[in-house]
Amino acid sequence: MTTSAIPVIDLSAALHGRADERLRAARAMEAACTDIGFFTVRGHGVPLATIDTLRSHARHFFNLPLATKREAAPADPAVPRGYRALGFDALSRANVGVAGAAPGDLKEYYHFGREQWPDAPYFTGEEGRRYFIPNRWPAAPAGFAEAAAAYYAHMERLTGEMMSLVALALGIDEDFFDDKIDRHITAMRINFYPEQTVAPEPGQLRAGAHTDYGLLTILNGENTAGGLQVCTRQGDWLPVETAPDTFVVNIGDLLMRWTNDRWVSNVHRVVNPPAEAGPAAQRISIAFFHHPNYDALVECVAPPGEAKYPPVRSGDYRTEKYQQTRV
Ligand SMILES: O=C(O)CCC(=O)C(=O)O
Ligand SMILES: [Fe+2]
Repeated sequence: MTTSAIPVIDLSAALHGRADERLRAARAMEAACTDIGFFTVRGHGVPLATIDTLRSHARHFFNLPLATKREAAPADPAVPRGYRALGFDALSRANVGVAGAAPGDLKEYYHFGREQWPDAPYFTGEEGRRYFIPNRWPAAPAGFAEAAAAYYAHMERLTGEMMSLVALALGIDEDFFDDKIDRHITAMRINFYPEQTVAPEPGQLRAGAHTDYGLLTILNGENTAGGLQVCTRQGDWLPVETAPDTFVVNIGDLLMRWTNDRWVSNVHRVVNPPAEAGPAAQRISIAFFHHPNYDALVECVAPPGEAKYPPVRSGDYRTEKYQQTRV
């Protein structure tokens, strides 16, 4: 199978604001999200140089010695910032709901959020401090923080525009999400899947089967052996191929709940490369997990029929998921 199975949506005309093009893009998103929950975007306005610069800094960082990378790990492992070594969490645990069931994922990652926020109680009060946490940049490579901030700013613009297309697709006011994402708690993770020099344990993957937690995940991946797969409605695993200048977008659980299951937050995983793949199987993916304001109440807006979920606060939902995935 090739990328053709995952719909490709060109956003360029929609992002220039023409009503008919916005509607076309919104309808394409609706078709993708009611079916597989994944689509690929091009014409997104993010310069390839912004993506490449962050990728090259990430490649440099992850190829440093483990002891050096560990210097960028938080002193308290519960703090979701900085470097995470191999096997820190197992994404499938949040889905199967059976703690201890899955071995740790065969990935390292670097976890970060926005660099700055206003000096206001929402951000600096007791609850705000759980989400607005200073980043922990490593000493090297120089420029990593700046490259990440530039990328984050583009993602923030893109997701803001895409969420109004989401509202258009759902037939609700186009500004419906505005006051739910204007102080969003989005985190980014740069995932690094190293070459596998030891055979994985039974059931151990680069990233175990899981769904994402928030609104939209915007992913810049790589087509190496041992890549991303999404589960079809028939239960088959479909490879998700990508190109360097595109993003794979999938919806997360909170958007699924907001749509009362009309849109699917679909199960995906990252599989292991074949043993003979060697160093060429090293893989980096950059994920922007767009997540609403922590105090946004997520209540079904597009029900066919009765609401399937009780309302949930955005921040509480993510905090619980983070706890479930820890090995
Ligand atoms: O690396 C990838 O392609 C996907 C990673 C992923 O699903 C995640 O970090 O949630
Ligand atoms: Fe994911």
